[in-house]
Amino acid sequence: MYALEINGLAKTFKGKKFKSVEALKGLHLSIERGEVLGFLGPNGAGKSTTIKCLMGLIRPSAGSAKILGRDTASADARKVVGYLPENPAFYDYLSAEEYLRFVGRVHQVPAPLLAQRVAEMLKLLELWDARKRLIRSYSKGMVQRVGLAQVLVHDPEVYILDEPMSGLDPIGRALVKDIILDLKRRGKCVFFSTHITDDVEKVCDRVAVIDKGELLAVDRVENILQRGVEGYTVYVTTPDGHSEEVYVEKAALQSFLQQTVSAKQVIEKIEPRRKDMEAFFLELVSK
Ligand SMILES: Nc1ncnc2c1ncn2[C@@H]1O[C@H](COP(=O)(O)OP(=O)(O)OP(=O)(O)O)[C@@H](O)[C@H]1O
Repeated sequence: MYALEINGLAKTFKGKKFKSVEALKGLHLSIERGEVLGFLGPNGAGKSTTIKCLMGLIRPSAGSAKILGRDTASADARKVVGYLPENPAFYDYLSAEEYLRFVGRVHQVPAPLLAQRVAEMLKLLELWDARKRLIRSYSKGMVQRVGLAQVLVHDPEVYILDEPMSGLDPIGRALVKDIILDLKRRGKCVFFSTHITDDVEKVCDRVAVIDKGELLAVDRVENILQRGVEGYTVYVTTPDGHSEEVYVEKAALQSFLQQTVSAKQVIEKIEPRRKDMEAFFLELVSK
């Protein structure tokens, strides 16, 4: 059984005044437990629409999806998911501590465990000092951190996160990356949308690229990066002690290394030069 399974998901927004928008055109995608999948796409690609369908917030025009074998149209599926919306808005007149307790109770976390989990999450997301303040007094980044804390507090199996790094400073972004990697180590499934290729490169096992409601590619991140290798920078030291840096085309590496060894040069380091995830993404989307 897959952690998350999407079968032919389609969504057309029907407008009266405006033209209909075919936001999703039949998506198929499966994700395993212990896997982190980055859902990468430009603005308006259909990322949030997919996520809203998965969370039962909007009804797909066709197709279906399952979370741990439970149909996403049923409330059952939502019990096993932690969901972070794109622009989270919480009860302004609750404090972060009260709100996390509320979320835990909704998910029927037993009281002693809940008190412990709430404290852990407040500390993890650096909200401990502000825990008694009303959420309405929080900055944008703090609200995003509350969003992440409420995703984690009931320790679900599957995580659906709509742009989890959005609105966070570099320290916050690094923290979110660590949290996602920790979830993966604990065998959880994480599906997160983003338009930032670096986030995908750093934490994802696989990436699914979406544009105009269609999946353009689904592949392992390491495969994409490996395929993108165009050549190598080789750092050598010559017999008279000079350091040199030479760019070598991919196909010429073998013979270059043989020549270097026979010239009694020392190879200090070999670094691949590759097209990164951003180049891959831009190439796909501009097609
Ligand atoms: N309620 C709606 N009514 C009509 N069109 C909609 C509605 N919601 C989304 N759309 C359209 O569906 C398409 C996909 O939108 P969606 O919000 O899923 O994109 P996204 O990939 O999440 O973009 P972003 O990165 O900008 O958040 C867009 O063309 C958008 O205008």
